[in-house]
Amino acid sequence: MNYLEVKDLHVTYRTAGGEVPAVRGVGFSVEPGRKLGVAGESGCGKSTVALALLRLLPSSATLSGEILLDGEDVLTMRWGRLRAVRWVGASIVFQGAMHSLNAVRRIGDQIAEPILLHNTATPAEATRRVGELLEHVGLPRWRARSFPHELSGGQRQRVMIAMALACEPRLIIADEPTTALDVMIQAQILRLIDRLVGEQGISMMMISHDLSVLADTCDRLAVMYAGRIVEEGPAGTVFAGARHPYGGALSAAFPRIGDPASRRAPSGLAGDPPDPAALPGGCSFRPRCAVAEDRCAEVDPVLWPAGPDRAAACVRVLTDEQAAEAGVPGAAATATPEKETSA
Ligand SMILES: Nc1ncnc2c1ncn2[C@@H]1O[C@H](COP(=O)(O)OP(=O)(O)OP(=O)(O)O)[C@@H](O)[C@H]1O
Repeated sequence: MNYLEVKDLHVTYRTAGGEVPAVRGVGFSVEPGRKLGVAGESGCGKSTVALALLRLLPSSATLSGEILLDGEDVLTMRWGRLRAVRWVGASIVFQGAMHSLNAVRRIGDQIAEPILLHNTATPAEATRRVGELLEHVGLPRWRARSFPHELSGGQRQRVMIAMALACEPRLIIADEPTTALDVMIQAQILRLIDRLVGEQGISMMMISHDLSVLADTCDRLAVMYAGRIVEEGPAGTVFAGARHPYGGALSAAFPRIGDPASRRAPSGLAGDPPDPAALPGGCSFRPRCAVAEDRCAEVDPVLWPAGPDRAAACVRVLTDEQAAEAGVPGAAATATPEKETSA
C-alpha cells in the first residue's frame, strides 16, 4: 500500500485581488521507502502542495481532495490527531533554515522539543537523543549548546534535518533543502539526506526547481506547471526523455553534472509561468511551448498514459484514437483506420 496518496488536491488562496487557484487537481503517491521528486519553476505550486500535506497552509487557503497518510485522510483529521501525525507520520525540512530556526534558542533545545512533545522521553533521554541526532547529521554533540547564528548555512540545514528525523517519521518532505547553499555543501546535504532516508527506510518527497538534483536522488519524478502535474514517471526515464515539452525544457535547463550521456545544451525557457489567477485558455503551457498546435488552444490536457509507467498532460502523447476518445477537437477526423486498430 502507498504510504502517501494524494488525490485530486485543489488549493485556492483568497487574496485582496481575488482567488488564486495555486494547486489544481494534483494527485500522486509514494510507496514506503520510496522517493518522489517534485520539480517546477517558482510559483507552480510545489510548496503549497508540501504545506497542504500537513495542513500547514494559512487560513486564507481552501483545500479539497484527499491526502491519505497511511490510509488516513489528513484533510478530515481532528486537530489532536493531526498534532500526533506531524513529526511522527511525516515531517518537513524547509528551505532557508535561518528562518525556520528560533534565533534565540539553543539548537539542542529546538531539536529536543518535538521529542519531548511526542515521545514519552524524559529530559535526560531527550538530551541523549539530541546528541545522537547531531552525530547522525555530521555535527559534534557540543553543537547542542550553540545558537543558530553560530552555525554556517550548511550546518543549520543539518540541524533542520536532525529535527525532521527526531521522532523517526515515516515520511520526510524536503522543500528545496539545499537551495540557499553553495554547490559543494548542496551535494553534501543531498548525500546526507539520501543516506539517512535509505538507512532508515523512510519515504521522501523532495521538492526542487532543479530536475537533475531530483533525478539523482529520487525514484520517481513529478513535474508541476501552473498548479498541475504535467509529467510523471520513473526518475531516470523522465529526466532522459521527457514526454511533456515543459519537462523537456526543465531537464535541458539543468544538465547532470559529470554525466556526458545527459549533457545537453542548457536552454533557457522563454517567458514566465502564467499568473494562476489569469490562466490562458486551453493548455496553460501553450504560450511558451515551442511545439504548440492549434488544438492546444482548445484542450486543457490532463495526465494521459505516455509510455510504461509514465503519464504526461500533453495532447501530443495521444494516438489519434486516444485523442478522439479524450474529446480532443479534430482528433476523430485525423484518425486513420490503421492507427485505430494498432492503438
Ligand atoms: N499565502 C498565499 N496567499 C496568496 N497566494 C499565495 C500564497 N502562497 C502562495 N501563493 C501563490 O500560489 C502560487 C503557488 O505558490 P507556491 O509557493 O506554492 O509555488 P512554488 O512552486 O513553491 O514556488 P517557489 O519555488 O518560489 O517557492 C503562486 O502564484 C503564489 O504567488
